[in-house]
Amino acid sequence: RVHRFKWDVKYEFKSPDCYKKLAITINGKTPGPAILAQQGDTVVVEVTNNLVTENLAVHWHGIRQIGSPWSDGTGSVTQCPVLPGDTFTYRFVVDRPGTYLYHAHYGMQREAGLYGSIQVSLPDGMAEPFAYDYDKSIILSDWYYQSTYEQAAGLSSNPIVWVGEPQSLLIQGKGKFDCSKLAPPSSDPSACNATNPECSAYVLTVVPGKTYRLRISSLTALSALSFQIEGHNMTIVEADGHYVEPVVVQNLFIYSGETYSVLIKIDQEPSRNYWITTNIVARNATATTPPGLAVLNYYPNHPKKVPPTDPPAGPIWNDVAPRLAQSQAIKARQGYIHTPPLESDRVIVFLNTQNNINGYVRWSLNNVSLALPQTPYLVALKENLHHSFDQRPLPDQLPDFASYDIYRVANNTNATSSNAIYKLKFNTTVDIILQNANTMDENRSETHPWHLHGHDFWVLGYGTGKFDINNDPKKYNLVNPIMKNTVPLHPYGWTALRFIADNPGAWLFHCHIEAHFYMGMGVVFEEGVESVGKLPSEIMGCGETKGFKRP
Ligand SMILES: O=C1O[C@H]([C@@H](O)CO)C(O)=C1O
Repeated sequence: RVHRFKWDVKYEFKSPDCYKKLAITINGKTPGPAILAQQGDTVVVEVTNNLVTENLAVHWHGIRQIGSPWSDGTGSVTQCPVLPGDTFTYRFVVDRPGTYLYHAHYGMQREAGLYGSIQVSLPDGMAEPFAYDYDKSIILSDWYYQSTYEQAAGLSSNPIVWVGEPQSLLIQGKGKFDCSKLAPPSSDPSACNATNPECSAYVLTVVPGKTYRLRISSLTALSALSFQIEGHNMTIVEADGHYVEPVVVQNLFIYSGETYSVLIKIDQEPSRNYWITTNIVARNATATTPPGLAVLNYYPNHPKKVPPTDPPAGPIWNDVAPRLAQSQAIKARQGYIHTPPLESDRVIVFLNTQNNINGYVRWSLNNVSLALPQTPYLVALKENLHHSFDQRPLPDQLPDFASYDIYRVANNTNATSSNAIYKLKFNTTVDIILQNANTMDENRSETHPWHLHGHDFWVLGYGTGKFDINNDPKKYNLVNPIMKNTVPLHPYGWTALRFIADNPGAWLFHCHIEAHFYMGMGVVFEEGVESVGKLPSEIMGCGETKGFKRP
């Protein structure tokens, strides 16, 4: 089956948290329309860029794009951006059931509101390994009042103007800013209006006695979140499109780019409603960003009936232990385990550091900060445009990794910006060790959600402190590791991944924090590009590919 969509993407004034601001909408909405399909279906999305003064690219997050690497929608990597007024057609197969996402992938556009969910159901006659009565999808995000332009200009200024914590948290596109906190005078009463129905809380109406599958995903620009439903435990059953051994939690920790399915039983006192809350963890936003609130409405109570209790407070922001414990607790589900290869062909240890490069704050991997080129890598590689990016190989490990002190303020004076890439031998098994470190501030190490395009990886382990190349691999879980496309790197910790380089194309691997990727926190992998089919001319037209585009 083929699902066809026509999307009109433009800027509109929206008030998702009562404050009026320009947002990027799809057919008038943010979040955009959910894509519902069945395993094996083809999705065709004709995207028209009506942003007028801004380029665009749309990424299908978690979809591997096997045989269609040019449809990955990553600006500078798999395509030239779609120009204002142009229409670009994405066409791809959703080859696995589960919960996925889509979002803008050009500059920092995602945080302006261009995002939505992709739900892929099983083929007819096949059943999930768990039972539920209803299926609902909730996307969490954070929301800033500054435009992406102001933020981008601040990040690339010297001295840096950091984006700071978001003004609001949104649950399925809805939040509530306290308009009285706005600096007076506001001459326009519509600038922030608490009674605007656009910012009435998201309500999830549920029927007592039933079981719900909630597909919870996060597309925050910055924030790591904890998500909770007052009085209800959540049983995690799916993560990034893979079934997991059920894990019961009260707080679901979720990082930008991750998707989870949780089951909840509607088994509490039925005469009232309950709070759904989300709050920031891993960064101190207690003074700046109020928790996001939504309502679990027990039918037939009125959806506007306010829960009689205070919203449950989330866990404290700076306690890493429960977050690490939850990461470690999630394992592949019995009966659905894809066993990883027991050995790898190549090990790349990525030291994550914040650096000062020529006076600018940047993020680097092994002292290299990614500077995106004009010409998309996929085209450059396939068409042998050798001058469009630095052809020198990048290091699999820093020479001084063994002696590097991850607890000291980073002082990597030899860090540079580069557009060089990692070339992987086709069909080989690659291990990636993400190693966290101190930032340029004393006693500070941040949480980074790492997302890989074009593949799922096995998560072989998480640890605290410095990765021990000789001993830590002996503790890898090679029995039932979960497969994911996005994984957290915890403060002062390491995360070990394994994947098979079996998808011909050019694939981005990056921190899913908008500002951090903008500041260079990513790498590009190439594998088997010679076996990619003829590239569509629609992805060309920029940089050195100008002559390749035929009308
Ligand atoms: O990349 C970042 O920069 C700031 C700060 O370290 C410098 O202002 C911050 O909190 C980040 O996550």
